Amino acid sequence: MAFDKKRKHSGEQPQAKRSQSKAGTKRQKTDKRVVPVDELPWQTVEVPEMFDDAEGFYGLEEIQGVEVVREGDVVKFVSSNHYTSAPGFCNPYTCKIQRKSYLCLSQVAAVPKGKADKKDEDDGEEFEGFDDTPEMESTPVETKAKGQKKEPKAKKKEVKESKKEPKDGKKDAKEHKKPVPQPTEDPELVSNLFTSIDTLPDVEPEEDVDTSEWAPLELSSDMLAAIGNLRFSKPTPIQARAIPEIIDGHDVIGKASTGSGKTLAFGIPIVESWLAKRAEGKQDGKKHPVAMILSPTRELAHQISDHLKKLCDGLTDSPYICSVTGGLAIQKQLRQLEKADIIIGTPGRLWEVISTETSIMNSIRAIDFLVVDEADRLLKDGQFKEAEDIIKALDRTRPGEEADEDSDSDEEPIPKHHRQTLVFSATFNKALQQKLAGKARFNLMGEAESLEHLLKKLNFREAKPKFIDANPVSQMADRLKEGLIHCGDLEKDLYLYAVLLLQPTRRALVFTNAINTVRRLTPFLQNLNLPAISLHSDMEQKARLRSLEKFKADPPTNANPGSSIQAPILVATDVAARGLDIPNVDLVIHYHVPRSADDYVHRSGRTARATQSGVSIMLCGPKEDIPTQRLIAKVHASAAAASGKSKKDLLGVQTIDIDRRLVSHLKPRVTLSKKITETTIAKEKGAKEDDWLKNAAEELGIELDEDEFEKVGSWKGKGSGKKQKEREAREVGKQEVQKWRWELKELLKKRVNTGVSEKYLNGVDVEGLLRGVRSEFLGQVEGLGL
Ligand SMILES: Nc1ncnc2c1ncn2[C@@H]1O[C@H](COP(=O)(O)OP(=O)(O)OP(=O)(O)O)[C@@H](O)[C@H]1O
Repeated sequence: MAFDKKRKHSGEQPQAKRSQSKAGTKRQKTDKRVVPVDELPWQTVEVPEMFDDAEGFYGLEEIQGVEVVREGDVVKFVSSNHYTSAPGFCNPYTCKIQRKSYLCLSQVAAVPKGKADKKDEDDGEEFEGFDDTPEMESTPVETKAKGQKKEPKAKKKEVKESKKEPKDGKKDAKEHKKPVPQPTEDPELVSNLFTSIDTLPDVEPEEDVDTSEWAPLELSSDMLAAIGNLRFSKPTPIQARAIPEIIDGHDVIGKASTGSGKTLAFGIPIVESWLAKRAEGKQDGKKHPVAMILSPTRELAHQISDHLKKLCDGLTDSPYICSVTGGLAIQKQLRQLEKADIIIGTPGRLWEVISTETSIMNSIRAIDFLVVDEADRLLKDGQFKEAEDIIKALDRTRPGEEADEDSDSDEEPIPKHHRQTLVFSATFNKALQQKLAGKARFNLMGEAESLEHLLKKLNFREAKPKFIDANPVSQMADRLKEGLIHCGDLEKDLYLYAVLLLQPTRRALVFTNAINTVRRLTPFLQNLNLPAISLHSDMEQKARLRSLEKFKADPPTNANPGSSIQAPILVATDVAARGLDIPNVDLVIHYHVPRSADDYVHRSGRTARATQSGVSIMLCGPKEDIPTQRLIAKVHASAAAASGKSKKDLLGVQTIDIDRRLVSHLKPRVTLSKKITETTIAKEKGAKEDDWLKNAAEELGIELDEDEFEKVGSWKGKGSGKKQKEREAREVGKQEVQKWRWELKELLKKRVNTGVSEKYLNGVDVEGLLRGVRSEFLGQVEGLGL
């Protein structure tokens, strides 16, 4: 932690002065003073574990009601002793500064403390805290330490209510809002982190949710209160079926469509079990973790952890939940593991951490639940070996333990254990499903590295785990509508743009099969005034995190006045396809047809989650036609069989008969944007290659003259056509690119004349587009809800 948490509370704040202030004489003044940093009543910001790796955000503290002024190289914190609604004056609700990020800047240009103090003296006043916010002074809001007893609910409510007190001030502040300087290391990241963190929002108390539909699950009253706190009035089908089986002590393999609440299907019984142990006093003293959850990706592990923490927010007493993924110091993770009740991690990092520490390993062996989430992906990602190592280590006989004599394995006897094993995914391969459902011989001895093999290794406690298939007919979410647009290979950009124009205020996720396509499409869309963000595995973890947070953040309502298209568009590879629960994604576009039916299911599952609806559209080029037909047949096979439809039908995927004449009106702008993007990329790439060549020549001590340089650069071979194009693009002058940019800007301002009366498309009046042109624009799109 980079900051000294001990604040120097001025010991010289005379009581008399404070009461004088409270008496009201100073309250009417609106004078501002420079205040030394350490004298401000900073509040610790609880940063969710998900941001562990956002280096530098540990120990973040914030302060409200302080204005930041920059004078030359010096940054000053100016505070008033009175909150006012005067225009331009800092108000506790309009000015919120995060100390850690702020101080990064002030480290470069800090106010010399003496100077700030001097200014205080000049004013003849001392900083007296924020006396108009009584809850901060008299009842400091305690930051909740994980795993510690929380305040009773009534008390929490009190704090919330007292926070709401200066409502009028808030309203005034809004009216006189002035831009507050945000001089942070990375303002975007900070603002996104703190606007979109998925902790429970501090909302107005709402009416209690009726949880009577959860009654058949016979959960504890504590758990029902926690569920009510999440405002989930009834269990989803997988929850309704899996929770009782798990509570009854069974091993469970659960299959349910994407976004159907699988996390809580295993999360609720785990927390319930912790509560029961706690009530029996078994979690006091030397405790063991209750559960270990294996997740295929780091983002998903953090998401599960956040999800369970949200559930536990509604409990009076909660388990210590820790996630173990890359990005944190191992020592720190070991410390967290020592006190963990629920561990969530990626197999690689988990194995790295626990295999070195015998005491932790022994403690983990006592877990009651082992969960494998997105089990099929775990295998794809090559994490099988570590997952297997973990499971073997869990099962290793400890002194005094007996091995399972009944085991029919040829390998060394598997020790008896008491833990339940829970495996969840939206997709299991068909043959395996049949076996699990008892329709084929249950002999889990498939080829190595198959899911069957993993299941065998999982060493279920029961000979036959309960297989719960909550969506045997359709793999797709109930409220998902699927569409298909046939287009030429070179028209995909055009149709992508056209479809995105239809959803200007909704979050859209565009999936591609290649990182290079993400790199090209993002600036291509940005040039067209669409707020596109990239996400792929070649990005640094921090940048990935930032992209996700940007995408999650609410679309700004007043930013970017030149464009009315504001909802973010995430352009991603399949790194974003699994498990991620991003709120309000309304549209998924498959720019490339997915490589497998499972990928299609998971990608499309980023929309229409829980109770929401959504649309998934595939852009299908001529070469992709046959694979697309196969994919659809595979995904919808069961539904087709159930409805008696032929596989030749599109089986629930609607062809969007888009009006090509209308779309062609968008061509000029799309062509310009493409030219700008490709030229820029080629130039950047060329510059990198040149640097590389020059460096290599320098290291070899060779001097390359311009001609030789050209020759090396014009190597002919495989892909030389593409190279040729790139070379041509590199030769385009700067002025030419600028001219294109200008032309595009002008085009984006103009109406796109569709030739149909007043109806038009343009980059600005999208509302007009939605009102007047939309249905005609896309042709026959009824049923997709576009
Ligand atoms: N009983 C419920 N009622 C309403 N919403 C719920 C309920 N249970 C979970 N949810 C919400 O549903 C969303 C999806 O849940 P979750 O991420 O667990 O889905 P999933 O089945 O694991 O999806 P995926 O297969 O894509 O990983 C979450 O936002 C969660 O808060």
